[in-house]
Amino acid sequence: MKLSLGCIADDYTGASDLANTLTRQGLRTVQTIGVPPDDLALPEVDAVVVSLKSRSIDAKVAVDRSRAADKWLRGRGADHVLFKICSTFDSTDAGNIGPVMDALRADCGDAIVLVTPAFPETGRTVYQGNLFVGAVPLNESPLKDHPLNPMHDSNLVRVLARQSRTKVGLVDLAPLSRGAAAVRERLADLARNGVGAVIIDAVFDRDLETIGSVALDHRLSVGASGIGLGLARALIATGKVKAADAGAAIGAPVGGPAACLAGSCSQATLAQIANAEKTMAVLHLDPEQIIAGPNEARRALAWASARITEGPVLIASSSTPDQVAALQSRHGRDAAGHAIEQAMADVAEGLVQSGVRRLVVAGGETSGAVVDRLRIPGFLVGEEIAAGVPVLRAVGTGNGEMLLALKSGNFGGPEFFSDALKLMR
Ligand SMILES: Nc1ncnc2c1ncn2[C@@H]1O[C@H](COP(=O)(O)OP(=O)(O)OP(=O)(O)O)[C@@H](O)[C@H]1O
Ligand SMILES: O=C(O)[C@@H](O)C(=O)CO
Repeated sequence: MKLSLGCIADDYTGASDLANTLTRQGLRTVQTIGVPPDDLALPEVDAVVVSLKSRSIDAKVAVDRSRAADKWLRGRGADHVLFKICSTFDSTDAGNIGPVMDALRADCGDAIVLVTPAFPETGRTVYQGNLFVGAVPLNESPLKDHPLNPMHDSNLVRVLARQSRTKVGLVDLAPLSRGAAAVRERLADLARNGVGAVIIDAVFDRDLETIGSVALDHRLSVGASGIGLGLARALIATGKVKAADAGAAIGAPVGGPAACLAGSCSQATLAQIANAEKTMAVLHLDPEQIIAGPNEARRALAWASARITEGPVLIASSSTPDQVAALQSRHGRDAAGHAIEQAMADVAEGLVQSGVRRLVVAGGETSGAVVDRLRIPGFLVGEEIAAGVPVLRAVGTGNGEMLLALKSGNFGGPEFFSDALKLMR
C-alpha cells in the first residue's frame, strides 16, 4: 500500500470528521486509533488518518506521538502529511498546535507551512487571519467557554505565534483570489523573510481548492477538514488519485441495542440532549458524584440495563458553562475532565458488555476515552450523519461487529442523536 495522503489528527472525533471529508471527496480512507500495529489488516486505501488524543496533553508528549505517526505514514509512502487540528483552533499558549507543527516541519524540511482551520461547510472561515465561527469572531463564540481550551483571541497569527518557535505570517484573500501562482509568489517572499508558517485565509471551498493545490508542493500542512477537502480535490485533479465511490458500503447492518453518551458541554450538544429527551430515555449524571467515586457510573449502567431492550438510551455528564466552571474551581480543570472521561469510558465498557453494538459519543476527549477503553484499533467510514460526522464501523476489534458515531462537540443538527441512530442500523 502506497499512501497518497497521510493525516495525523489531534483527537478522535476530528479524525473521523477528516476521514469523512476525504471519503466524500473520493479518497479511499481508513481511520486508525494511534499508529497501527503491523498485524492490523488494512484495506487498500489512498489515505490513512491516524487518530491521536494529543490536543490537551503535555506538548512534549504530543510532539513525540505526532512524530511517530508521521514516521509511520511517510514509511507507507505518504509524500504529504496533514496535521489535523480543530476547526476552532483549540489550543493554549503552551500548545499543542505550534510545538507539533514545529517538530513535523523540522522533520520534513519544509521551509514554510500552510495553516488554516477554515471549514466553510460548518461555518468556520478565516479572514485577515481572524477565525469566524458562523457570524462571530472565535473569541465571541461559545468556544470562549470551552472546558479545556477556552479561546479568547480570534487572530490566529497571534495565537500561533505564541505557541511556535518560528515566525508566523499571513496570506490573505487578495493573493488567494488571484490563484495558486500568486499564493506561491507570496509564500516565497515570506519564506525569504524568515517566515516558517502562515495562516492562510479561506472563506469558500474554492479558496480551499487553491490552498490544496499549493499545499501539495509542500510536505506538510496544518488545518481542519477544509484543507483536507482542498488536498483531496487537488490529488484527484492532478491524477495522483483516481476518485472512488464515496457511497461504498461498509458492511451488513449490525442491529442490537443502541446507546448515546455525551461528555461534550458545547451549546450544540446541550441543545441536542434537550431534543433527545423527546425520543429516548435520558439520564443526566451528577458530575460531583462522578468525581466522588465509581457509584455514579454503576448507577448509570443499572439505569440503562433496565431500559436498553425497549429502545435507545442517552447518558450525559454535560452541564452549562456556569456549572462547568463551578465544578472546575472545586476540583481543578484537568482532574474534573479526566474523572468524567473515565466514568464515561466505564459506562461505555459496561454497555458493550451488556450487548450494545451501536454507540454514539459526543465530544472529542470523551470519544477518545471511550474508544481507547473499547480497544478499537480502527474504523471504516460509512454514511454521513451530519457535516463532519460519519457512521463508523469498527475494524480489528475481535469482539463482534460494532457501529459508532463520534461527534465533535459543536457539530450536528438539533436532532443529532436520533439522526445518527436512524443511519446506524
Ligand atoms: N459537567 C461537567 N463539568 C465539567 N467538565 C465536564 C462535564 N462534563 C464533561 N466534562 C468534561 O469536559 C470535557 C469536554 O470535552 P470533549 O472534548 O469531550 O467535548 P467538546 O470539547 O465539546 O468536543 P470537541 O473537542 O469535539 O469539540 C471533557 O474533558 C469532559 O470530561
Ligand atoms: O475540526 C473540527 O471542528 C472537529 O473535527 C474537531 O476536531 C472538534 O474536536
